[in-house]
Amino acid sequence: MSNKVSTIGVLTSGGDAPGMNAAIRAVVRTAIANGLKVKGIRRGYSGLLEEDIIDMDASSVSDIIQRGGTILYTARCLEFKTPEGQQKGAEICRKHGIDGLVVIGGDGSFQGARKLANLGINTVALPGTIDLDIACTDYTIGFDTAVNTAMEAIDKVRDTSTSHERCSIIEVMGRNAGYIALWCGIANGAEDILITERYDHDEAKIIENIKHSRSIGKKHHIIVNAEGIGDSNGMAKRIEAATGMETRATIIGHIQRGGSPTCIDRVYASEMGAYAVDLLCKGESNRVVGYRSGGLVDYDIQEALEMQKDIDQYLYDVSRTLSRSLQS
Ligand SMILES: Nc1ncnc2c1ncn2[C@@H]1O[C@H](COP(=O)(O)OP(=O)(O)O)[C@@H](O)[C@H]1O
Ligand SMILES: O=P(O)(O)OC[C@H]1O[C@](O)(COP(=O)(O)O)[C@@H](O)[C@@H]1O
Ligand SMILES: [Mg+2]
Repeated sequence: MSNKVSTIGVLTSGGDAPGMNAAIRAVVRTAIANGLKVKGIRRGYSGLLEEDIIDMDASSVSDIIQRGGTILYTARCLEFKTPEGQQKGAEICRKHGIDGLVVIGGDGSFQGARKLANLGINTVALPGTIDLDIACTDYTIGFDTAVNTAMEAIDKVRDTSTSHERCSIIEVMGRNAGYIALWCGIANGAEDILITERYDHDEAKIIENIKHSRSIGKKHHIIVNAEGIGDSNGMAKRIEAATGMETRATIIGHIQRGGSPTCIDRVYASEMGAYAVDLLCKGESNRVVGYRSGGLVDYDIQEALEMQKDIDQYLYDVSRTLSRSLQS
């Protein structure tokens, strides 16, 4: 079957995520294997509007699969939210012969991808965000690395917290989503896990929990707090005042976005990058790639953006049971 596109453009947009390089590499090499040309668009939609576009060949993506960040750089671009910006972006694609585009980013980037598809540029989006907050997929590029980085950091905080017999509040990223917090809370054996989707703002309950932990001889109290709840420093002061237990807040921050991707992020991002090119070769457009029930799937971008996602209730219940198992 002949290819429906001849030149593929690829860009990364929004927050970077470990594994984006693996996805770029897969897009470039799969396109070349299909006899297509590839152009890298640097700095997301910003770079598109500034025509920051480079030719890419197989060697442009050598030695990157193990690297965090994105070799194409990334940006957030206000101008691209306007119809004029989108029109200009589509014209620039046409000017450079880009008739197929792979956008790697989060839900905001998908909105831009949909607009370009509507303007006649065949576009496929890949979910690249550490937050796992994209409804149509059980996996997003970067989550696995980020959650492992956060888990290792929390283990380290726990060591010092135990030595000093302190309470530690550790804030993890996730924007409004609590996936990183929930997974770390379970993986680190936290005493309390505060996630945006379920938090009832009942600090008195946390304070009671800490007092109880102390009364049964626990040497530390680890609270994993989601970024969407925030206020970790304020919470630490209030908890220390109410319990008398020395309390420290640690905001892990952008370290969670960097670092060498895990094997899962390298392999799934590679598979998704190849799949995006396969879709474009078949003449598909306006699709977003996801991972569900052990395999790749793709959806209309608009449909994907309308889907809703919630924390897995069973996993949440398990986290509650396990963190409270020492209570009477
Ligand atoms: N409604 C929209 N229409 C067109 N482009 C958009 C829209 N929303 C976001 N974008 C583009 O996508 C970029 C990245 O979105 P953002 O929400 O910051 O990150 P992410 O893609 O990681 O969720 C924005 O800076 C903007 O250029
Ligand atoms: O790097 P910035 O601009 O401070 O953004 C921080 C945000 O980006 C993230 O790290 C990733 O979010 P996106 O993938 O949606 O860009 C969030 O967890 C966090 O809230
Ligand atoms: Mg987002």
